[in-house]
Amino acid sequence: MTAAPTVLPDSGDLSPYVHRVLPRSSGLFWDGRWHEGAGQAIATFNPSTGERLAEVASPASAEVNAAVASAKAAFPAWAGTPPLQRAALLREAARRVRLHSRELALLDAANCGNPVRAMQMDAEIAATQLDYFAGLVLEIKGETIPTANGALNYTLREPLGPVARIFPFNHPFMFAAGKIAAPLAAGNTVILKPPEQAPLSTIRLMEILDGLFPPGVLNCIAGGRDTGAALSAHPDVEAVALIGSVGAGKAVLRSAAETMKRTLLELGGKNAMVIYPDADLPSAVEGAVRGMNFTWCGQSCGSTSRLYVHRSLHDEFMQRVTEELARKHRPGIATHLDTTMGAMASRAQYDRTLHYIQAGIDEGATLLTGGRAARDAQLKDGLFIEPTIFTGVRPDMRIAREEIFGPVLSVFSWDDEDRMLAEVNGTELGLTASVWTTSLNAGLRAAKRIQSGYVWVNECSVHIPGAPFGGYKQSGVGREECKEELLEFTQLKNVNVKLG
Ligand SMILES: NC(=O)c1ccc[n+]([C@@H]2O[C@H](COP(=O)([O-])OP(=O)(O)OC[C@H]3O[C@@H](n4cnc5c(N)ncnc54)[C@H](O)[C@@H]3O)[C@@H](O)[C@H]2O)c1
Ligand SMILES: O=S(=O)(O)c1ccc(CO)cc1
Repeated sequence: MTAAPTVLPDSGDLSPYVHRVLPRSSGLFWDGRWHEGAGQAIATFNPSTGERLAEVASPASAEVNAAVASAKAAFPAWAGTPPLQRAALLREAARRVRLHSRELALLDAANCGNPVRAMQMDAEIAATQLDYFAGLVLEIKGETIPTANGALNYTLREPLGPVARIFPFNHPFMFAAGKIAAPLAAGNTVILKPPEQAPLSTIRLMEILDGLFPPGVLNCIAGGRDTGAALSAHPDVEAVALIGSVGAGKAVLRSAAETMKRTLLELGGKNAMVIYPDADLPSAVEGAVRGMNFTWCGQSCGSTSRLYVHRSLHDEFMQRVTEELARKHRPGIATHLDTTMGAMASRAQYDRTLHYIQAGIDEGATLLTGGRAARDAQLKDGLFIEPTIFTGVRPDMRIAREEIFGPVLSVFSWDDEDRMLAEVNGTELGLTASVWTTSLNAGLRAAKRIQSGYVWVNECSVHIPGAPFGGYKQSGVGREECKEELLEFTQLKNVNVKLG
């Protein structure tokens, strides 16, 4: 199945090539083989054009059971495979991902609406995660504990068993390939559940990796939230790692409680960026635009969608932000290599965002720019929304409190630091935050006081391999992209040996 990568041009519109990179298989892979699904097939679309791309199989409950059974059967041998041998297979997976990175980016662009050039980074990020966790396999180790009677007391870290990895549509391939790394490195088997809106790159990943891992070690069942829910409730799934909404996180926690399974939850954000009066203005302006991830229409959990600008700078700052935004991001067809801002991933996301824009207007915020569906004739069949900024936002407005997951930036003006930080922290979410100041004291003070799992100072958006990513409060449970992610997929055993 691992055909040579499709050769693609370096410029222009890649849409004529989309049909060449579509996966040829169903969405169901377990026991080292492809299967048909008895569930209702899922139609999947190109959000830039409305074109139907493919029908993907989805599983009925017997097939969910079969996939889990396959992962369970493969577990003992995989857990017993020498760690460096597991690492070698992960590195080979990374090599194949890099080899196919351009066609995978095109597939994601066509299926989830993110711009193809920017998506080329996603395969590289995923390959880096595969390499990173391959390099950590010998860290899956225990320790010795001193005892009073001279007994030998030590711990072992053992894998859990079948792990379900459920993820959303905003970076489908990056999550599919990157998130298998830690559980497989630790000796678990994996069942991937890709997003129903954009499953195609995960299916292509399974084609590219077909035959690499022993049967049952890496499995995939496409499907919707019912499939995710079935995996979360399944007694033979030992851990569920979800990247998704707070609502889905709570549902997973509830069903996981029944079988006491381990959960790792990366959930939503309503993240703040704070501009202090002494900030370096050109960098902060660039950061305010970059932090919103307009490239993917704001569809990023880490987006800094609440911007707190010091009153003394506010008007000039926002004028510069508006200019920077207009210069950098205009919606375009995602499969065109010049496009710098794509389409919303689904009709539901599109409607939801327009609904929030209307709520902002109705509740009295000032629409500084954007606020409509894109009007360009070339974009008429797609799900495009203009990049949108509201100023004069008050903390009680819905656009101040609720995660939109769309290209909508809410701007607040502040002059009292204590009150501003209280507002920044006045949400149930706490994923990321970004602070811009030339004062070391102000930067460190804000970083300490902001209740978020990840704080950038004079930076935004970037993820650092090895640096823990995850949420405070309802933004999640556990940390990823770091050694703790690996250890989340292990359990500690203590052994006490009485000597002599
Ligand atoms: N923290 C992070 O790293 C991160 C990254 C990207 C996106 N997100 C979050 O994801 C959300 C956007 O994606 P979405 O709206 O598609 O999220 P969603 O929660 O509806 O869906 C995400 C995934 O979970 C599955 N799912 C949905 N309900 C489920 C349930 N009850 N049980 C099991 N699985 C279920 C879906 O099928 C999908 O595969 C946003 O809230 C965003 O902040 C978080
Ligand atoms: O765009 S985000 O969804 O915030 C995101 C999450 C994780 C990573 C890397 O693991 C990158 C981007």
